[in-house]
Amino acid sequence: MHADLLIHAEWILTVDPEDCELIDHAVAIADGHIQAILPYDEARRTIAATEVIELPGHVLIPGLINAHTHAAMTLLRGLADDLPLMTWLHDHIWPTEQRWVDPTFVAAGTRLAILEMLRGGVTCYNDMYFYPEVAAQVSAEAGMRAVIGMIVVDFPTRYAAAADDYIAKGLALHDFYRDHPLIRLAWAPHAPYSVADDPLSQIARLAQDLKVPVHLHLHETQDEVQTALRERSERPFARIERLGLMGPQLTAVHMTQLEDFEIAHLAETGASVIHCPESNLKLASGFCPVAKLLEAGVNVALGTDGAASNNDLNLLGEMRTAALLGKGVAGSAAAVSAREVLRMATINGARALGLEREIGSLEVGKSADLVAVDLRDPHTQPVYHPLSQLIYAAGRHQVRQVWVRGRQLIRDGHPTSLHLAEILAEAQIWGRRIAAGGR
Ligand SMILES: CSC[C@H]1O[C@@H](n2cnc3c(O)ncnc32)[C@H](O)[C@@H]1O
Ligand SMILES: [Zn+2]
Repeated sequence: MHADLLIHAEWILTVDPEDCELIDHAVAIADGHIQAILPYDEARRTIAATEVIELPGHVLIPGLINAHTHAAMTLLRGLADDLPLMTWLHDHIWPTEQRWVDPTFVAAGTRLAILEMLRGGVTCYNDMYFYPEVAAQVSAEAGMRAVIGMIVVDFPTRYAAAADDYIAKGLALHDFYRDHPLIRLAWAPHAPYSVADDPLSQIARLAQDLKVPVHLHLHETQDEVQTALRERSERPFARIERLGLMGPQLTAVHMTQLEDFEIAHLAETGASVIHCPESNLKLASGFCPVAKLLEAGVNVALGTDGAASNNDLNLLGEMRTAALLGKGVAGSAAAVSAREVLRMATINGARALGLEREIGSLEVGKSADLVAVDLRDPHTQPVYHPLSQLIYAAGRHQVRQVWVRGRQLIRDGHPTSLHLAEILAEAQIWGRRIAAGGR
């Protein structure tokens, strides 16, 4: 058998249904896809590979999936800290975005985000931001996999005038990227408090027609739910259901306020929850009941949120926070285990985005989206369980090799498709411009 690439790792965590931990195995890759996973000595006897990569002391895992972010907000990192959500959004972020966000901002910010994410082992991200056509183009050029949000809000921005205009622009973008190997589209109405009933029901219909996910902030804070009850006498969850959005295509981001009947209902409908623990902690938004959701059978994936509320796009760190916080919230050390958080950051993210047949685990036939983490640092030794070191001790600087669809995008810690110095210089120019120009 011939392969383009044979990767021999000390450990492989497949995240397949059996959650296999393989020792001294190899992954064979051909045409961007996983051709075989087999013991290394057998691989050397049976496979002729164009390239062989030896990874002693490394654990090989599926590429991480950042299931909720606003990539270009890397350029607003550290602009407004230590504030609750609505003050942060209304008094700082939205005025700054109105003033500065244009296609050049989104290109520079998204490139910075992709560089940060790839270096941290993220191979796919689910984005919600203005000028999605720019994020899509930058991602495709970098070889990064992305689900790009066709955003909708009720207020005018430089990107679009009103809900109809946002929807029309989204539809055009969806047409443009039909059949692209790396770029998919999702509807991304911002939140129940920023999008009216009519566009929300229209999006529900269009999501069914186009068979794409719906990416929505939902029940982020207690204030969101209480304001809705005061103004509409209806919980946002119930409104989203009434407007036809609740179902397997829904990826509901945050969900810190959930009654038990809502958890049961999420499980029945097959909707996914995207948990963003660090953003929720930093904005003091509340605590997502992850253990209860998992126990009820809800698909829970993991996101960083944007770099202006996290303040990094470090999914490895997010897994650790999710595990620690999940135990604290559940009052049980057994809750939200290392195994469960790795699934949240991989296969559950893939399922939420409708990509579970392509990515999210290392299985024959799936796309070769892989990450190698070097565990030979002092703080990840000795290795009793590579999964434990990965979740509870490893840092993202230990991500050494990253492939998306078989193409190596990080080699020995360095990007191959992005220009580090140029991206940093551009980010600094934007930082100086924004700092000098006020809002
Ligand atoms: C319509 S583009 C996305 C929009 O969302 C804003 N945003 C970033 N983080 C959050 C968050 O945690 N909750 C609500 N909205 C958020 C971002 O600034 C853009 O305006
Ligand atoms: Zn968000």
